[in-house]
Amino acid sequence: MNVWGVSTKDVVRLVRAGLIAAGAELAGLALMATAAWLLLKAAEQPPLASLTVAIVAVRTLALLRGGLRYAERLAGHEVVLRYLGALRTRVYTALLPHRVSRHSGGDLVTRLVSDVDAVQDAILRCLLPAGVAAFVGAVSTAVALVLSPVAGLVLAFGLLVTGAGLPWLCVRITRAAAAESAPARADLAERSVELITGRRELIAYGVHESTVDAAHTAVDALAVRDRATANRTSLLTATGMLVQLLTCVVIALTAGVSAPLTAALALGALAVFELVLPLTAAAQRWVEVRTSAERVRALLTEPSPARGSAVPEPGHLRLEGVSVVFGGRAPALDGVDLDLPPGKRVGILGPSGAGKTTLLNVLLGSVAPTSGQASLNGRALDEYDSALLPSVVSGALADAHVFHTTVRENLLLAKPGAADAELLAACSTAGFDLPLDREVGSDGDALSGGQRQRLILARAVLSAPPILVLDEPVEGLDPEHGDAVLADVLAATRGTVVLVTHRESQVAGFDEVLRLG
Ligand SMILES: Nc1ncnc2c1ncn2[C@@H]1O[C@H](COP(=O)(O)OP(=O)(O)OP(=O)(O)O)[C@@H](O)[C@H]1O
Repeated sequence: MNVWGVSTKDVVRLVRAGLIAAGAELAGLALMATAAWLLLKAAEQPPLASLTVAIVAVRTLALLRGGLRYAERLAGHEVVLRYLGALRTRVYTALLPHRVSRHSGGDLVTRLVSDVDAVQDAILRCLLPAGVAAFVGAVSTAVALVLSPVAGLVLAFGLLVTGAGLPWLCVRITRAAAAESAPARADLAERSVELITGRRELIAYGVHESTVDAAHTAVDALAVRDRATANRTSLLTATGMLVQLLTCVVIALTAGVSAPLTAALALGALAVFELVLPLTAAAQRWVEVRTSAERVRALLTEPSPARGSAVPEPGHLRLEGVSVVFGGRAPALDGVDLDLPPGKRVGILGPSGAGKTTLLNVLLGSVAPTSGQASLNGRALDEYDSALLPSVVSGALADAHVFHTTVRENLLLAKPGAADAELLAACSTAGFDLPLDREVGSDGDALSGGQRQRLILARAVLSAPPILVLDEPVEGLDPEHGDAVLADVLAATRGTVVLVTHRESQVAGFDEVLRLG
């Protein structure tokens, strides 16, 4: 299977970009060598006619190098941006089926943005330069071997040391350093998240200063390690430059050809090294991008959970002997039966941790039973298209997301195109009285806890699904106000209702009350 989705066209485009880049570099190299030859030859004061070809070549090569460099930038970026656009879509599509269960928000962003960007670096900063350097290095060595076998051998040796030996050492050093500092980096990341998200609590309990100090210590320790690694890799870069210099000097001393040709060989060699020297830094970047590329590959090769395609219709929802076990712990739900014909109202009661929210998640199809069956109209819930299931079963859950926009936009999610009057009617039923144009902040930060809850409730009222599930929808309100809001919501609801609550009085008059725990 072609995990990376690289088409033949992509390969052709990449090779084309590589060849143009190699052409630009070879033109630069030839320019340097010809100019060096021309200068020394001119010093011998030969007839001008014997220099004409070289003079024209210098001008042509200078123009050619500029033109090809420009074309190479265009071709290289075109292939990479085109490919990355497609890759990002594939990563997004692969992430979707796992979004609820597997990855945190930060992890999703990292996979979608940074990891895919790293693949761009792998192509533009590592693979392409390495390919071009190998090609140009081979061509220049071949030319040098023809002009002076000794110079050719010296150049080949120097290029191998700089283009292969030093990058290999750099990979080893960087890998070892990354492995050594990984626990310290993870520790620092954890401390940083604690400092940001738990700042208020750390201050309240008087440990903010000490936590900041501990984070500083972790940063300092990491900085010391990073400096040590940077020193070692800088030493490799310096070694590369030394090899470059020595190669040129040895070529100049041992080439055994005329002075102008020796100058051309030595300066040409100097120019080839300019292409090969950056490979040490590219090798360092390669180590970093490999981790990201591995993550992208793991995601693309991960089998997607089976996804149903049946179209759900309103009707009879049923749980039969449903158990849910999270990661080898005690069951969150244990053999629950629940029969929900159209129009039935069921209250779910139980102490904290009894599995009430888990039960609602099973009804919504977002948690699959570990054993037993959850079915709609006789078909297992996972046979239905999960994107369509909310049109039949949805409601107000405590962890529902509130989008960083206005009240109106948040409500319109539930019923796109609804008129303001309809939105206001739903708000009034849910006891939510803020203006529709009010910005609610990131995840409802600019609302009080109770307002946030009622906005979520208003959204549920507006969507009016045939089966409405409500998870302690008025828990944050004072009991009297909460009861009144709930009574209004229930009065406005025609279909099936499943209400999770801690207050027995709220389910008085319901068709069934299920006690968990
Ligand atoms: N995603 C999850 N991963 C692991 N354990 C979970 C997960 N969701 C719930 N649990 C565990 O399952 C049990 C039931 O949780 P659930 O949220 O359903 O209880 P609850 O009755 O709704 O509690 P509360 O009234 O406090 O909201 C708890 O022990 C909880 O720790």
